[in-house]
Amino acid sequence: MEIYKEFTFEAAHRLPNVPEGHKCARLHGHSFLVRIFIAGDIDPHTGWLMDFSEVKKIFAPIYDQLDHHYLNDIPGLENPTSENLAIWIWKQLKPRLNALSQVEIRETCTSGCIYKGE
Ligand SMILES: Nc1nc2c(c(=O)[nH]1)N=C([C@H](O)[C@H](O)COP(=O)(O)OP(=O)(O)OP(=O)(O)O)CN2
Ligand SMILES: [Zn+2]
Repeated sequence: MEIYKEFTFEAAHRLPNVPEGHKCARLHGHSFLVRIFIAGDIDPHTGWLMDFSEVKKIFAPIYDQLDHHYLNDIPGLENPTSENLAIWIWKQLKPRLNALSQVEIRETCTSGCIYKGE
């Protein structure tokens, strides 16, 4: 079984390594969507794999580093593509949430990525 908890945050970024003239070299912002997926077995007593509110509590200190921040200023996010953001969240979260199975990022309504730890 796999469950997920969804978060949204607002942040600014620019992409420093895009080709000259690329629109994403300019400072701009997104309402980012993050989905945290957890895999495991259902506890027969609670009927759930993990309390969604527990996921929220564990993700909170990571979320606070991102929401209303300039992502390029965050150590490890100097090139804040969706891909690098997914990997960055995974590295922060996996030690605190061993059952983490996927991190999904949506940068716009039409663009995003999924990272499964490799
Ligand atoms: N593989 C990636 N490509 C791009 C990334 C990224 O993180 N990974 N990021 C960007 C920009 O940040 C950009 O803001 C989002 O790109 P794009 O989807 O092109 O945005 P649009 O709003 O123009 O999308 P449309 O729905 O096509 O209008 C660029 N590429
Ligand atoms: Zn962008």
